[in-house]
Amino acid sequence: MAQVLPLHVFFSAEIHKVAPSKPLKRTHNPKTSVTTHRKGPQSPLRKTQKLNLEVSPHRAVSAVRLMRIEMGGAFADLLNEKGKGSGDNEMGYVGRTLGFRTKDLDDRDLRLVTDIVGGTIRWRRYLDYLIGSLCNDENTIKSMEPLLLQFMKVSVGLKDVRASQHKSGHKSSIKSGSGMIGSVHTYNTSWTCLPNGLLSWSGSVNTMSKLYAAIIVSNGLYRIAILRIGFYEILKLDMPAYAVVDENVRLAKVSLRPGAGNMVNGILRKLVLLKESNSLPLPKLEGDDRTQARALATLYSHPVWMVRRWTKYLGQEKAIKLMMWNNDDPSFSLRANSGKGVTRADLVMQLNMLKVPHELSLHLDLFVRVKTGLQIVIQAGLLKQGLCAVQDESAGLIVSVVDPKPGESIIDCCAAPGGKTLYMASQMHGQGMVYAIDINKGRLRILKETAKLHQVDGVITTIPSDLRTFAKSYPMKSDKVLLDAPCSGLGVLSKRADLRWNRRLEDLEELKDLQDELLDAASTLVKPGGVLVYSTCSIDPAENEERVDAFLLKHLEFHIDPVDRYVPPDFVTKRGFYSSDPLKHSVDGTFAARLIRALSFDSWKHNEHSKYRDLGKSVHHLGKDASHVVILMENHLSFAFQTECTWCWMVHYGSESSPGCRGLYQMLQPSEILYLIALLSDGYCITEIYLKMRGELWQKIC
Ligand SMILES: C[S@@+](CC[C@H](N)C(=O)[O-])C[C@H]1O[C@@H](n2cnc3c(N)ncnc32)[C@H](O)[C@@H]1O
Repeated sequence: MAQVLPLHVFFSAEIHKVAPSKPLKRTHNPKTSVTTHRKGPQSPLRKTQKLNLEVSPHRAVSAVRLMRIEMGGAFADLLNEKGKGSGDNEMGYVGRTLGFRTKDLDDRDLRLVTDIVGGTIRWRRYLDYLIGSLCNDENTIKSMEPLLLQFMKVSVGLKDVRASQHKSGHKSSIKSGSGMIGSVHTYNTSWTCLPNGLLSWSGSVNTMSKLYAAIIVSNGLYRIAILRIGFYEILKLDMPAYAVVDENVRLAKVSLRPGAGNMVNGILRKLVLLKESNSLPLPKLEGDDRTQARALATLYSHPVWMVRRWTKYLGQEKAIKLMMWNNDDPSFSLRANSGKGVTRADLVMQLNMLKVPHELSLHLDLFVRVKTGLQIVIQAGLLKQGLCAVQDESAGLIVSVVDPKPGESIIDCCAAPGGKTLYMASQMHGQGMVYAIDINKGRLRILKETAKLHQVDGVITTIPSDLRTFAKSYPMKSDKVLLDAPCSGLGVLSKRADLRWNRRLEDLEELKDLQDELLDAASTLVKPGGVLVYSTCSIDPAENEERVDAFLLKHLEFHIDPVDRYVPPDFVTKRGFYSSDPLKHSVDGTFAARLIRALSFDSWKHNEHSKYRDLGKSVHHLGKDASHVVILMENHLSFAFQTECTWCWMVHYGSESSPGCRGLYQMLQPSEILYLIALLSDGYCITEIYLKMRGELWQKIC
């Protein structure tokens, strides 16, 4: 049976001898350094830990970070500080994996790392296509070491994959199966490197073969990282070509071996010539839909399934524009933390002092847009001091749809890491409570800490739980419930550079089921007359409108409350939902529906307005004889007076095809009688009553 161990353990120079077939443990025994192995490809681990000033530090850090992302071990966090990534010291990684130390990054280096890593990940498909085309040439192939060539081929999708013989006599081969980065055979062991950073093996194994496989895999991935960086700098950053070639050759030489530099040199120089003669070997936009989608996916560097989906929903022109938006540098917004008494004017003053260019948000009083200079804001400590938060305006507008008010009880069902919880809490002026539920305890802990920093912890209660379990165990009812559901994130691809490569079409199906279950659970927490807001950071109708429709079919006690009273008209769809469009509004793509739960029938009967009371009594009376009563109401009246009675539903006048109405008809047996009470425009009293058998026309009965 295949076994699995994290590849990262090999990146330490302190590997210890372990029994065959057991995962290697990371230990601290310098005596068992791999420098004792003389044969095989030269390892980055063999090099001394000297300070290397030949390679620019941003380049070394970029290569290491790309490598870690490729292995699934690091999130492409473009907002991190001081070159540190996800808890580990990046410089330490550089030392351990490239075999040399480099000087600390200054602000300019940090910006370069962010640009290079983000851009290289975004353009990966495009870059790999070109790397593949340029490497598919006999001379280039001959100049590569066979084992590394195999990894090149798998990583960039070259077709001509051949088994080859390593000089020490051990066979290597590649399987380009689903999801694996590559595999090799060493000493009767078959190794497979999985994209999540795990190395699996089958067959007999010893420490030597483990090390050997790890070195091959890591070398191959570094090679790819170095080439991708070079291609990106030349093609997309338009950096001086020969300087880029020189720098990347140097990096390949010191991090791999001198010979590796020749290959990098050959390929990059070839690229420069092709670029200068405007003859890059790129696919043409021709052929049937599928072929065109493939070409577009390469030209604009997105997965084919996304291109096909967007072309279907948006048309080719808009799909291309969307991909261009996703590939562009993201812009960020800052929210002044009013919870701590910070105004937008205060924030603007700070930004002016830091010389960070910014624009005031046109839609939200506390928000400021920052196109460049976010690193400066981070390094100046504005976030650490809780003066402001990084929050996209589209997320801020979802909070506007919730419309939190002091004194209310609000449940934020999927709250972590807390962007919306914190903003809602800051609007409560110390009165009321936001209950922040999330299944992820770690992220919820961060929310709690940030709440203290933002001085809004007095109105936030964190509840670590699966929403579905919580809703069953605690029948609490709140004024407002926000379900910011887990989703594909297709609306935030410009900020999350790596996300497009981690999403599959099948994920959408799984997410849809989860979203339905969470919506069902969230709805039980809304009090009669209360508000349920369903939101996503997706632009896909399957996660947005279609989820709301599926929900309304099952939950006739809810109806849509158009959001035009809460957000600018430009963001309101024909059906009254909130939707932000990256191309139209230059913010992330998000969605929200505001749904109201019907008042209970009791409250309806005792309503202070006599006209509603009369209507309530009449319906109550009718209900005694009829199996079902349907009330068609005009305009927005129905949302004010829906009922929870099992035999009585309200639907909008003239909306027999609305989801609520369709669901009702599906539920009824053919013999069941429906009464219709038609309300005339002058008021709320019953003036005409119609009878309808299923499948028949309405008959006026009085
Ligand atoms: C889109 S994120 C929420 C972002 C958050 N509202 C904000 O503004 O920062 C979705 C969250 O749903 C949480 N989640 C996923 N499944 C869940 C479940 N079954 N119950 C509760 N939370 C869940 C995830 O842990 C994740 O934090």
